[in-house]
Amino acid sequence: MPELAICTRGLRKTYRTRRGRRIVAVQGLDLDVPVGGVHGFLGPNGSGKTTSIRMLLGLVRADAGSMTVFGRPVPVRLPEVVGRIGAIVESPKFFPAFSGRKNLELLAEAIGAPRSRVGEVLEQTSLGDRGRDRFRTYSLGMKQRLAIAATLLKEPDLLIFDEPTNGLDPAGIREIRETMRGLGDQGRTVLVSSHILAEVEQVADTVSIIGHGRLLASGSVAEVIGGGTAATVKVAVDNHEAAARILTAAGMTVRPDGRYLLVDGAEHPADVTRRLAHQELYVSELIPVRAGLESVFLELTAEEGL
Ligand SMILES: Nc1ncnc2c1ncn2[C@@H]1O[C@H](COP(=O)(O)OP(=O)(O)OP(=O)(O)O)[C@@H](O)[C@H]1O
Repeated sequence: MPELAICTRGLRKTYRTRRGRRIVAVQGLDLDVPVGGVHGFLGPNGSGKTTSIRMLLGLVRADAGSMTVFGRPVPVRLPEVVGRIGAIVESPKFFPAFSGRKNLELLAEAIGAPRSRVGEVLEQTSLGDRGRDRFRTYSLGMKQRLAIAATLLKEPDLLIFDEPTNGLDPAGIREIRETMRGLGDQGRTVLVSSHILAEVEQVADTVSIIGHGRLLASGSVAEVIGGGTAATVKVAVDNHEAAARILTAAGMTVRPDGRYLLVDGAEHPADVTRRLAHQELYVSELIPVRAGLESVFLELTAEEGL
């Protein structure tokens, strides 16, 4: 069992609206985030990601369940680990008229971090050459990177980012992604929530997919995407009927897909070609279909009726 940065069991939270309506935001969440690397916390809007993160940080009280951060039960022993956590849950407030560097210097002083850290965190978030410009002149992506820089001042082992790329353009998204990847490569643990799966797929080592406040799937990106099933391939072959018969007899699942056959369950794409060739059916095209996290996600959430 790898060491866990975050572990939750049976976590629950129900909100009550002013009109007395009950909203079950998190209903029995079991989340395991291994130490080191980037962990994507994925789910559609309203699936309970923010509520879960807020519970972990002691900002919202859980109704039931247990949580640990680096093995310490939270919120009871949160003070022991809070110094190891950096989080951006809401946009932090910076002074618009001060430079990014000045803002960080003030913050470093307030939290007792050495001033020398400021230059380092500006470099780490690729803001080194813009550090002396006023915050108000920053693009949205730079503002978000300054927020990440602020969380890095105290050298946290665990970083928690709730939808850090919301509202950013593709260049801004790429910069945040590279910053997160860099932190993961340094051995820090990054928990990043998102409803945009393709984005996280490129940066995460492991993922958890949630829907309606419950865990639907988790594991390495490859495991979740693969879902434990063998390869899916698209094949072009003259005689669909004969090909389908041969492949089905070999235990594969075959569906028509335009001028192709979509074949599931082959241990290796070459199995498809080999089995057909044995029967003198020759494949003119064979395209491995890699299921993206997006399609896995849609499948999982559709099963749950989300
Ligand atoms: N303070 C609150 N009072 C009442 N209901 C709330 C409150 N905060 C969240 N909710 C509801 O709880 C559910 C889960 O919300 P939450 O923000 O945790 O989900 P999320 O996965 O982070 O979604 P998003 O990606 O939209 O932020 C939603 O139905 C939301 O409307």
